[in-house]
Amino acid sequence: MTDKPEISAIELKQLTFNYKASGWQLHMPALKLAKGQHLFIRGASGSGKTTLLNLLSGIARVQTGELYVHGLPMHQLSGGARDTLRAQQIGVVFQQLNLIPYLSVLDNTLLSSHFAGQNKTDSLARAKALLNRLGLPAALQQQKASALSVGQQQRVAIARALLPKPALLIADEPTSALDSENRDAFMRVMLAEADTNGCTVIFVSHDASLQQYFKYQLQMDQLAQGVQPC
Ligand SMILES: Nc1ncnc2c1ncn2[C@@H]1O[C@H](COP(=O)(O)OP(=O)(O)OP(=O)(O)O)[C@@H](O)[C@H]1O
Repeated sequence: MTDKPEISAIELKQLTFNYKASGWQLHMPALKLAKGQHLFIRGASGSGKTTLLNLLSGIARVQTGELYVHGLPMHQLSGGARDTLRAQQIGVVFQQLNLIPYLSVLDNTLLSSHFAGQNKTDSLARAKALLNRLGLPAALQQQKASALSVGQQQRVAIARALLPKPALLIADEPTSALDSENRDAFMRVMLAEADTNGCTVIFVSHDASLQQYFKYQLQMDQLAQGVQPC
C-alpha cells in the first residue's frame, strides 16, 4: 500500500495580482509550505507583503495562477467561500487590527470562535487563559477595546486569531507597537500555541530582530525569484 502524499499548507504557482489604480504587480512563481512550518517574510515598505497576505487569507482574489490552502483551490472559490474558509481555518492579524471598539477585550477575543461555530463555554475559558498569558489580566479583559493602548490591542488581536485553533495563522506586523518585554512574550505565546495546535504560521515584518524566532525566513525579492523555505 502506498501512502498518500501529504497536502501542503500553502502551495502557489505563477501567482499574479495587479492593482489597476497604480499598475503595481505582484508575481510569485512558486511557494510551498508544509503543515506546521513557521515562515518569517521580510521586505521593504511597498514590496507587496500585505498584498501577498491578502491573497493567502482570501481577502483579495487571485487574478492569475493557482493558490491552494490545505489543498483547497482559493483561486477558484467565490468571495463567500473564501470568507467561510477564513472564519473556520485561518487566523489573521492585520495592521488595522479591526477590533470592535465598544465591545470588551474578552468579547472581541470571543468573536473568532463564535464565527468558527465553536462551543462557547470552552472558548470562554481558553480566551481568558490566552489573554492572561499575553499580559492582559482579568481586570483588563472587561475593558472596552477603545480604552486600550495600541500595544494592548495588538495582543487582543493575536488572542482572537489564535482562539479557534486555526490551521493557518497569518500575521502582518503584529508587534509594531510592543516594547521588547511584551514583544518577546507575544512571540513566545504565539509560537507555542501554534506548535501545540500544529498551526502553520506566516509572519511578515520589517523588523529583522524577529527573525530569530523562525526556522524558515525569506525576503520578498527571494519569493519573487521562487526561492523556497527549506
Ligand atoms: N489599493 C491599492 N491600489 C493601488 N496600489 C496599491 C494599493 N495597495 C497597495 N498598492 C501598491 O502595491 C504595492 C505593494 O503594497 P503593499 O501594501 O502590499 O506593500 P507592503 O510591503 O505591505 O508595504 P508596508 O510594509 O509599507 O505595509 C505598493 O507599491 C503600493 O503602492
